[in-house]
Amino acid sequence: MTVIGRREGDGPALPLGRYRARDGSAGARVRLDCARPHAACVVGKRGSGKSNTLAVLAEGLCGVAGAVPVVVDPMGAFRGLRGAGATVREPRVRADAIPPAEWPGLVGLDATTGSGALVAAAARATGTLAGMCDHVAGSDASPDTCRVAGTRLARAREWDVFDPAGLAAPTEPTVLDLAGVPERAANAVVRAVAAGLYERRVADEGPLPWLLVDEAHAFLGGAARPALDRLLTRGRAPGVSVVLATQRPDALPATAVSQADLLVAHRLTGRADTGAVAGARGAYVDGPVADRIPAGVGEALVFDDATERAHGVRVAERATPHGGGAPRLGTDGYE
Ligand SMILES: Nc1ncnc2c1ncn2[C@@H]1O[C@H](COP(=O)(O)OP(=O)(O)OP(=O)(O)O)[C@@H](O)[C@H]1O
Repeated sequence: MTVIGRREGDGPALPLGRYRARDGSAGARVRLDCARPHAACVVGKRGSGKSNTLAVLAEGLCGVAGAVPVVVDPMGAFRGLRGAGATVREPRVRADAIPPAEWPGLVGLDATTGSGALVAAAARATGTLAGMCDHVAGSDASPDTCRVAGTRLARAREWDVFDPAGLAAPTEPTVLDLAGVPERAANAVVRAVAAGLYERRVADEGPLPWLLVDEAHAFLGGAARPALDRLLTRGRAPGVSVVLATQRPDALPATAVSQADLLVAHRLTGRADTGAVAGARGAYVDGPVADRIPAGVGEALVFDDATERAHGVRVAERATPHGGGAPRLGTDGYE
């Protein structure tokens, strides 16, 4: 059986689907290596099957000893993973998981303004959001500066994602249910969890995590970005895998595409999109990449840097129910 993502050796592998011949017929079963850490990007148009692909990987990982899937679920589409043994959580994280210098940006303030500087100072002074609010209230800055900073922090409290006893690095299969959570707040959660997973593995503790991020574009432009970048560039050495799924390949930083060792391309819109995403990996196929990406829902061309090959695959249908229908990330009240 083909195992994508490794050149040789054995060890655990995740069921992915079946080979898809050029004429569209289904062939042998295909699995994806999970014996080593990977960084993967999953791209494709809306409705092309990206979430299903993430769910299939997460389901497989739920059954692998020593591996732990952590799914970032902005739309409530992965709640069904309960059926595979995952815990679905409305996540809370510690306020001090966000570096003080990033607090102004997180609450929509420019760090160079008085109110932005006050928010950063509050974060430096204390590790909790309640403490930050107190710090601002007791500050001798101008009333206007205190009012703006205080209002922003009060809104951040309404997000209800900060808690001194918050989650840092799940050690069991977990779905982070962020449906309806404001995008800035969801970024804070992803930032904290991505950093927590990395730091725990750097300390050589805990199982090997796979952070699976749906709608990744929402996190690549926000506070989660530095932590995701670190996982992409340095996560594999300590054993952290990351999978980013997005319908906006243009939102993927160049590092994401170049650092990934696996690229799963579902149906894309334009030839430009397709060529840009594949980049140098275009050499893995004969002829134009655009002609090789299958058009059917759930079908994909999987580029594997380990073998420098691309595989046409029909991804299996997820076994757990799709838990969608929930709202997308909410608004944060700042815009
Ligand atoms: N491999 C597959 N086999 C069978 N059905 C699939 C497969 N992949 C996706 N589907 C079905 O197609 C629909 C869209 O799939 P999915 O939600 O995974 O797409 P998506 O690319 O994540 O969409 P969006 O960009 O809106 O998040 C769903 O109803 C799903 O069940």
